[in-house]
Amino acid sequence: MVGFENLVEVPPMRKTTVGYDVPEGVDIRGRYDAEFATILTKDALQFVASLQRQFTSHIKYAMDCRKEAKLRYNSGALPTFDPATKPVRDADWLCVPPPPSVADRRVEITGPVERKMVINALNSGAKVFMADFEDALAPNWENLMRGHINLRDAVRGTISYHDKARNRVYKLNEQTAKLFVRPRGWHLPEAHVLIDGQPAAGCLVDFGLYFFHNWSAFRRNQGQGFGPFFYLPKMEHSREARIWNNVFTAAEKMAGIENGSIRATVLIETLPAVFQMDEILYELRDHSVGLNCGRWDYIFSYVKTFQAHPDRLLPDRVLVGMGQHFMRSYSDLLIRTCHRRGVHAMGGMAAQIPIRDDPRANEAALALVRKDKIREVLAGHDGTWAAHPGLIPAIMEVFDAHMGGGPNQIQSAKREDAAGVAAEDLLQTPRGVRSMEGLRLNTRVGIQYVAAWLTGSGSVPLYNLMEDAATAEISRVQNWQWLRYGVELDGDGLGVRVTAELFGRVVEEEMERIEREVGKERFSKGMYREACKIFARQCTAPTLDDFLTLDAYNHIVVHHPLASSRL
Ligand SMILES: CC(=O)SCCNC(=O)CCNC(=O)[C@H](O)C(C)(C)COP(=O)(O)OP(=O)(O)OC[C@H]1O[C@@H](n2cnc3c(N)ncnc32)[C@H](O)[C@@H]1OP(=O)(O)O
Ligand SMILES: O=CC(=O)O
Ligand SMILES: [Mg+2]
Repeated sequence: MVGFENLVEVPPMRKTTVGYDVPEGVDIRGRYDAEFATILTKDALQFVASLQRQFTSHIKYAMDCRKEAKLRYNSGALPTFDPATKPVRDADWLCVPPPPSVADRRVEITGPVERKMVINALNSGAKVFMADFEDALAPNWENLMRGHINLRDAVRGTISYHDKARNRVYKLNEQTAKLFVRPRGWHLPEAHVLIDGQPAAGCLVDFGLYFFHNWSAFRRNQGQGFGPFFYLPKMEHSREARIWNNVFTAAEKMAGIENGSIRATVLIETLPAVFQMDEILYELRDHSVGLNCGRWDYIFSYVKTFQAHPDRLLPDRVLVGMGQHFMRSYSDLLIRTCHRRGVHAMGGMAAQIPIRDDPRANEAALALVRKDKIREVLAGHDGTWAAHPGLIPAIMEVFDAHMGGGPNQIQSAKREDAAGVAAEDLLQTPRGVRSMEGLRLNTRVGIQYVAAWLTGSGSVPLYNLMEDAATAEISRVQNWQWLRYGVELDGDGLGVRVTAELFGRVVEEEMERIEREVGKERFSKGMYREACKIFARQCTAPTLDDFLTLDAYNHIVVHHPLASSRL
């Protein structure tokens, strides 16, 4: 896998691993646990290894193409529609129709694969639960393995959880949300699973283990004969969708189920991918169940793609919302593209979450969520995301009120008016000011998020908003961009330029503020100093790191026997 060899020092492969019964060429370097062994069975690992061996060279090629595209953008090129695939965009073709069990997806809840949250999400009243191995999960070994155990028990309907502190037992309701699983992106390795001496692709481990253990029970209990269902993150090009399509076909063959059983919604959450939506759907036309506006990673990707374009600097993070022309254009074109191809056009995540101790602030947060969802449903989206169960009634109400009687708007909101959305619309620089408070908030949020991630939490509430890997990325790359170009902070009338010296002072002051806010004890027990080092290094790096979590991943890899992690 490209780049993965740089991540962890991998000692020579041993033929067998203490505890786990592994097939030839597979080595498990994560902690042994008898429960984990029920997931890491020899047959399941054999399946993961066969996917890895089949697709490694394809993944490497796709990652090399990403690097080449980056070089082009860094030399001044702009992403645009590919003339070579115009026939795909112009031709009339359809994806397979949505499976009946997920025709109605008006509200989808998302969350990490943590046991109590899995039960709460499935019971939440949402139509779909997206169980997340990506933005919302810190992929340490314990989280990953427990996540697979939780999903296996959820699919079989046997999952339960005893909250001893509150003496409360959690069990599934009669009626539950339909489960989608989001594996990690192509870029993330799984350093605890070595295949032929190399770390496996994280997404193939996530997909392979989940599919192997659950395809049959899922189709019986959840999918009404279809499935399993997936969300696919962070792709940049249709060639990456083709790999997923081939992975699905290989998995269906292994299971002996018909082609098109597996269904996936692709997140359009990178700037290059917005120019590839038809092409991505075309590659996955037998397995598609739509596209989703992954707005937070999309904003991150805008900065990353234009890292060498000082004429395209972002304003304060809080000002880059769906009202900006480039964001509205992206949502409009996504709806038009999906409905033309007969599949769902899903909306994205409003970051507000309920504020328990302040009813007025809570009402204001809910009003913002409602406004965002009204915009989405009126634009033609078929459903949207909720970060928290407390938001579901309000969001459901909005979609019920505006979506007409049908389960979706695929046939009723064709959005032909969006056919004219052009590259300039999709690239238009967002408007707004840059402020010292923006720099401070990015720093405060970025450090606290990394500190949480290092200690096992991939999604956290910060300043009454949901923060996860995608939102934290915006804070990081925005700081990097402002430092790189020495931008003037004009938003609060200060007119100061962002320099390394100013940033150093901001980091120090924000660390003091974090310590005051979380309290001395929690601060000293947490990983704030380590997080600060990682975040500050990335913000000041001469060249922009591709992903915050790639560097940070080294800090959560714990190889067993304990020896080889770089911690
Ligand atoms: C950019 C993107 O990729 S968006 C998608 C990825 N991000 C996510 O999925 C974030 C999902 N949301 C969350 O993780 C959480 O809501 C947070 C971290 C933001 C806030 O969590 P908390 O501070 O625990 O919320 P809070 O204390 O209000 O929770 C109240 C209850 O709701 C539950 N809950 C909160 N969010 C969720 C969720 N998303 N799914 C299931 N249950 C949830 C809690 O477990 C808790 O349950 P309990 O009363 O039985 O103990
Ligand atoms: O995954 C969703 C996003 O907004 O990023
Ligand atoms: Mg994302």
